[in-house]
Amino acid sequence: MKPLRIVVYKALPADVEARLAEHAELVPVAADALHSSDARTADAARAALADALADADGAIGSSVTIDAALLARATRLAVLSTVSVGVDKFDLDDLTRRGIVLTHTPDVLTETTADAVFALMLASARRVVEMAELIRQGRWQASIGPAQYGVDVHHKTIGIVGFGRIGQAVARRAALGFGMQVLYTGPRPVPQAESAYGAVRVELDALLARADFVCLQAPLTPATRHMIGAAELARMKPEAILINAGRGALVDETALVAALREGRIRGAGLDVFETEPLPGDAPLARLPNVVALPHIGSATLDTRHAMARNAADNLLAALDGARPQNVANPAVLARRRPVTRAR
Ligand SMILES: NC(=O)C1=CN([C@@H]2O[C@H](COP(=O)(O)OP(=O)(O)OC[C@H]3O[C@@H](n4cnc5c(N)ncnc54)[C@H](OP(=O)(O)O)[C@@H]3O)[C@@H](O)[C@H]2O)C=CC1
Ligand SMILES: O=CC(=O)O
Repeated sequence: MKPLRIVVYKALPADVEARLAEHAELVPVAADALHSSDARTADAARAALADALADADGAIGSSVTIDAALLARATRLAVLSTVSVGVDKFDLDDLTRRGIVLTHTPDVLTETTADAVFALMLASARRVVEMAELIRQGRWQASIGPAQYGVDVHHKTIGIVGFGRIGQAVARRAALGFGMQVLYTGPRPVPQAESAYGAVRVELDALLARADFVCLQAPLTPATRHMIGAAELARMKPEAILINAGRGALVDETALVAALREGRIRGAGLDVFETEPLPGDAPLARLPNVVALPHIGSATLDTRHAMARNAADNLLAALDGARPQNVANPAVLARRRPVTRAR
């Protein structure tokens, strides 16, 4: 029997790749080239990905927009498994129409990403990167003074926009670890967080006006794109810090740069950007009141391994006709494409 074919468009840990290879022929597509800043290299890699998908039963990877053009010839493709919790690189309705199952990796990265949010909060508030750079550049020649002082995190007010798995894990750290008042906004109340962490649900405008730290942890959807623009930034306190570990496009970056340059907010801690990788000459890479990280929210050895394992399990379950643990478009299950092994 001819094996199933799985397109692999991200480097995977060796044990995860070996597990997939027990069940299917793996078709690697150069992941780095897909993200090349050289348009011809990236276009060639996309063409190679489209060719590979045209003859595949499943695919696993992350950070690549899988659009209708890439799927046009993928008539056999039954499952896409993204090694991420975010599914903004996919058109879920289109996948459902095509009968393609999309799986993702929630939960396994929740605590690690919440840690990263706190790293950004602490680094931004206490100016950790800027002060470390002072030493690296040999510029620590006297005790630092008020011009270098930071602001406290403990006992301040945090406003969390997107109060799901990660947002609530941030709230737990904030309330129980740092004695912070927790405000949140989102489509529905979360009573268990209200009783466990004293969290208070408010409208976005009230959150922006009251929070010392505004933390974005909502998914990127048409409704959340640029949900923080000039008007929202203007509502924030001048001493407030914006933290974004959700998706870059939640924020209008042009408006953010203006607010940061003009000192209308104190600073920003950013793990995500509208364009990734963020070009080195982009204003957000250069402003002194920004701590910018290269999308490392879930990037620990343990968690990235757990995500890859989870993505592989999801993929194999779907190819086996079972219900995977984490399906992002459950409506597809009633009309999924059959997986038939070619003989
Ligand atoms: N920087 C990084 O490396 C990482 C980034 N992420 C990002 O974090 C996001 C959240 O992950 P996770 O917590 O697991 O996801 P969840 O689905 O558990 O949480 C997202 C929450 O946002 C809410 N939400 C949806 N729309 C809005 C809105 N307009 N305003 C406020 N809240 C809204 C959702 O509500 P409802 O469920 O009711 O729709 C849900 O409660 C991911 O989608 C991803 O983009 C995740 C991991 C790592
Ligand atoms: O950004 C990371 C994710 O898992 O989503």
